[in-house]
Amino acid sequence: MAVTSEPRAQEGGAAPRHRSATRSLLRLWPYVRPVRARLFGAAGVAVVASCMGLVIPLVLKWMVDGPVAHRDPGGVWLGGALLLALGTAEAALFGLRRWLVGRPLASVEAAMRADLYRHLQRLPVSFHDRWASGQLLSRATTDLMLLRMFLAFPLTFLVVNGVTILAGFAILLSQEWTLGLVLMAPAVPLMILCSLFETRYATVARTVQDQTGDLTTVVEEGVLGVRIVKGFGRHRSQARAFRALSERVRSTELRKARLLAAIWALIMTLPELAIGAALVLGTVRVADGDLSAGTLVAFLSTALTLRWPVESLGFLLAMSQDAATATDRYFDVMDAEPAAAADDRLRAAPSRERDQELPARERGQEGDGGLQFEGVEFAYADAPPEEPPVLRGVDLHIRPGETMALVGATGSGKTTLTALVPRLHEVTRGRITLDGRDITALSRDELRALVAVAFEEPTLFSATAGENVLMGAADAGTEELLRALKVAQADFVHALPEGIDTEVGEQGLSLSGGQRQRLALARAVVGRPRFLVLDDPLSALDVHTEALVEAALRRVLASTTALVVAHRPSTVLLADRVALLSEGRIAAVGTHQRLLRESAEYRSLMSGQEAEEGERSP
Ligand SMILES: Nc1ncnc2c1ncn2[C@@H]1O[C@H](COP(=O)(O)OP(=O)(O)OP(=O)(O)O)[C@@H](O)[C@H]1O
Repeated sequence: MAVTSEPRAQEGGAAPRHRSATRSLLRLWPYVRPVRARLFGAAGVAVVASCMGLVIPLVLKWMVDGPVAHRDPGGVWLGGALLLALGTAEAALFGLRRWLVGRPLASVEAAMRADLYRHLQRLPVSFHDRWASGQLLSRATTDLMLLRMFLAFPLTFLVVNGVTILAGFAILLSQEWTLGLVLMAPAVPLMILCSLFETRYATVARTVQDQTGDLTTVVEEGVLGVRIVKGFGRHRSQARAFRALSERVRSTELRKARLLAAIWALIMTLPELAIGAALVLGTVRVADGDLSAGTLVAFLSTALTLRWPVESLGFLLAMSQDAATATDRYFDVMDAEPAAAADDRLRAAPSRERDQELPARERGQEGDGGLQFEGVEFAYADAPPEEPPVLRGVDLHIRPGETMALVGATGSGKTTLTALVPRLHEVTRGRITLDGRDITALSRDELRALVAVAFEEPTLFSATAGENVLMGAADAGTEELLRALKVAQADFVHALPEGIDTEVGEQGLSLSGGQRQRLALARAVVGRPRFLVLDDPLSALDVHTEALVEAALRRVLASTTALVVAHRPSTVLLADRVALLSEGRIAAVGTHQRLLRESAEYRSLMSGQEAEEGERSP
């Protein structure tokens, strides 16, 4: 089975049932506010231009009933010149409108995209665990493009066409009210049909936009995972799965197109029938001598001028619906609570409440230095409720300057425990302190300055090797950079074509796994952090390089308090003490030798690893 068959559209769900498009679109106001003068100015210009079109039939009426009827060539020339001037002014005003809206709308889109990006960076890891990346990408691209198009076109033209239709009907009624009423007859059924259409179209529009997000996820995964796809020869099944998903998007798009076609057909047909009826009635009345030919010509020209404003309503409404859906999708993300807000709540919570959950012996130890876990419990939000928490009362104290290795069976929760220290996840119960200070009482900036992390899976960015390392400390210079590269045994960087200025490519894929890990380690140590959390960061290194890294780490980071997830005895030997994590608790703490003597589980974990390492060494 192909891995793309079930896209991860966990979030970004279906259309809310009773949402009002207007209310959704009004949420754009804070972004539109700064450019409102230009936008309203442009709408005003367009209204004037459009109403100018309505004057043309009046000039025609004057020409037919006046100079043409009286065979006055001078009057006809004058009328012609007037028509030309009106047409030119109308075109110039529409041109001015375009010029007015172009730049401000690009800046609205850019501001919204920047806000979305900033917000995504501030959202907690648990949010990113739940949301598929394609859903977020499609919001930052397709949805924002739809919003810019809405602000540029439908927003203005719904107003312009509305005003033009009202002014046009006023002119029609004032010229000949009976014929005017005939033309207005389809208005009520059209309004009812449009509101029915709006409800159905909103649901389909949301589905299409969500499915497009799924498709983006699949494309992204296919591109990022191309090595696995090729390695396992899965390209055919991947392509099949992709086609199936595209087919779903296509059929929803077709449903949307059918709805649009139906409403458009009605919006086009009903006014045409009304114009036909008015033409027949008007001709009969001209023949009877009740109506002047000029009035009928003016009446019909006005009616024909109103055709476009009326007929365009269908797709303007559809585009507005698409924009309302895009706004909902944008604010689905923007409304998610950023980590900073969660911090404020945690800080506001009386610490007594949290303290009461701790064992009595722990409460008096506020002043203890180092890194301390006190009755820490943690469960993933999306874990099944019947499952026990991953961590169930972890008590562990790593003394200042001490290096503690964390050992446990696979899936025992080592990575989860390390992720709690930099607050990538929040503890469900208990607390973690750094030099006696609860991490939830520290600001994110303080915490980031105190704690540095490196994970088993090193993540690098499309930047130079040096820039990737310097991400670990905002104010570090070249000297610190070179020192960090030395500690992490990442001197290979100097041999790259452009040394530390070499671009490492997307996700650092131009480097080997071990090279990436060493750069990530250099990034962790470059800022000389007080606390270092390493999640098996040396797993891709050969034993010899690992020993060199460890020796350098020991020397340079003697004053650092470190928690290091270890799988291999060679990594464990880096540590002063070892903690064994088992069934969500710390089952034993002691030196490597002591645990080997006293803990059967530890012995079994280490002997497996030793056997593996023995097999690997020549
Ligand atoms: N984002 C997540 N959502 C839900 N459950 C998760 C998530 N990440 C991990 N888990 C679960 O938490 C448990 C502990 O995982 P964790 O990665 O912490 O183990 P580990 O000890 O580091 O394993 P390993 O040694 O294999 O790296 C596992 O059962 C895993 O399935």
